[in-house]
Amino acid sequence: MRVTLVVNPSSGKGRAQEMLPQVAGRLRDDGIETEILLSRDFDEAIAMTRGAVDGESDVLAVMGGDGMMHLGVNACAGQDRTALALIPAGTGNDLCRGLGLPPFDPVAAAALIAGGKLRRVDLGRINGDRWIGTVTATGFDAMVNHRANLMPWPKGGLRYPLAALAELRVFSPLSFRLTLDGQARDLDAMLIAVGNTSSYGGGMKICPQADPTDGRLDVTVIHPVSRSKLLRLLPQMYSGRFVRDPAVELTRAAEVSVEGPGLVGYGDGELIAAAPLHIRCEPGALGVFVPSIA
Ligand SMILES: Nc1ncnc2c1ncn2[C@@H]1O[C@H](COP(=O)(O)OP(=O)(O)OP(=O)(O)O)[C@@H](O)[C@H]1O
Repeated sequence: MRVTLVVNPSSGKGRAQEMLPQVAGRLRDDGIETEILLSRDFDEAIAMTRGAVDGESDVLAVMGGDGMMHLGVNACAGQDRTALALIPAGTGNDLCRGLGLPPFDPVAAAALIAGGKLRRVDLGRINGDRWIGTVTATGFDAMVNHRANLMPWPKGGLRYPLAALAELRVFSPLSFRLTLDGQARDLDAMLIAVGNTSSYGGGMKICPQADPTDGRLDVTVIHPVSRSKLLRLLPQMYSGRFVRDPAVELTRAAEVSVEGPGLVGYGDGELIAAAPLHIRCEPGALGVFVPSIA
């Protein structure tokens, strides 16, 4: 088996660099010969992940945060020659959470190449181009993501709550046209999130029931609410309890379009495109290692 491991050493405030010897040791102990590549920046990480798939590695392993997972997903999606292994070393690790991998144990995640199972899971695909493993955010959550990405400090999990508090002060509901499997409607909302898996922002379960093997995307709409109400709902996203509020609507569709003035879409925590966004569930688009029991 030929395994290529692409590492972002700076992920998780340097945790990836720190954990790499243990991860490499685990792969060696499992008898897996691994080519380890350390990326110096995002563009090099893109080239390395694509190179592994073009070079017909059996497994592309990516080590880092959700940004690195996004690159791995995009390199491996839509083909079955090279499987993806996810080795979490970021601060959020939402793709790993959503697929049942241990989000803070990179060594245990590496062990899944030898000891887990290879499973095909769905992905979202935006505008026929970028593949998304977790959630596509539009509205308040996209603005929070935008702020969080620009914040020089703090680097860890506190970034999203702090960005949310800052955005809350200036945010007002936005106008959307939402189309679910061909049925269009116009509405004002705080946000519309489209999930292949359940969480973003480091465990905020915005689409708590999302199942990446059901052939559909979970859509969460938060209808217009006051700032104080949104402030109360935000912490309840960690448990998923916010969905009990009458302002929250949950639905599912295989194809989702989101349009509206000034809207942008963030997927897997990355800026993807300005609206209109057309997101389609692509069943079984990715082969990925998961725990045997998942
Ligand atoms: N060597 C590198 N390889 C890839 N990306 C890098 C590198 N150095 C810095 N970056 C930056 O790191 C970001 C991706 O980080 P990644 O998602 O892997 O970890 P993180 O941000 O620590 O994790 P999380 O998203 O969980 O907070 C990219 O936005 C990229 O610009």
